[in-house]
Amino acid sequence: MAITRALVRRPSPRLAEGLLTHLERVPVDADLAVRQWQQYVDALTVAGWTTVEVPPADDCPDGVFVEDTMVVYGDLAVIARAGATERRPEAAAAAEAVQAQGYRLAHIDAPGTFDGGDILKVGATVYVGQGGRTNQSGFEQLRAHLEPLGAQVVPVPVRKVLHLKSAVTALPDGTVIGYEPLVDDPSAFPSFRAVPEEAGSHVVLLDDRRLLMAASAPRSAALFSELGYTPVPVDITEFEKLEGCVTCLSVRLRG
Ligand SMILES: CN(C)C(=N)NCCC[C@H](N)C(=O)O
Repeated sequence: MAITRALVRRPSPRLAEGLLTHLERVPVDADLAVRQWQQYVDALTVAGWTTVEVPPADDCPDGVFVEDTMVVYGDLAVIARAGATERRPEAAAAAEAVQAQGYRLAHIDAPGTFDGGDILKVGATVYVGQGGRTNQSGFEQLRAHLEPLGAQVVPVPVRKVLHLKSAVTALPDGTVIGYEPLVDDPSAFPSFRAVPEEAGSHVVLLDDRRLLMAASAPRSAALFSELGYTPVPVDITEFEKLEGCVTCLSVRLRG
């Protein structure tokens, strides 16, 4: 697998003020969050990735969830127009960072909105979650940008969780995984496997075998081990309190 670089962005001191949609606010330990973020970055580095830091956005509580600022496909980065207006200032520096990595840029115009967390790529299929932060215009503009590059862009409903990737991600063989009570329509995916925990729905593919995932999903980790994968657990409790997961903390650039 040719994944080599990942954009990351260190947490804002205002992380605890991050947006919440489905969870109640609970205290967030900002120092612990920085340590957990560093461990996440270290896990990528140990697995052979080069991490590229997007300049911090200290005034943006949710800036650490850098995945939401874009989707990359081929040599193109489509820069998000965030569904939550508070998050729109996050995109500019992320766009500059990805352009500096050699990507062409495209933008989403008003009234379109999309968040990178609503995009799940499985091979040439790009699933786009609709119902939350990504609207119909955002979906149509994404499709217009990505289909000429060979992508098949498919809408899927997202009503029970914040983003599509809050509900589902995919294993290296293309099987979509999710915690079934929170997946609106498992039949939207040609191959779906249920996992026993919500946090087990989220994996970052470090390579063809290793899966970066939250330490809070041990039973899902055991399932992945049985399937022949190697789970690499990281503690991300402080980000989970803000509806974040392992995917949100980076943008993976496929070399
Ligand atoms: C896949 N996920 C969940 C993400 N890509 N992003 C999480 C953003 C959380 C933030 N508090 C918010 O509400 O925007």
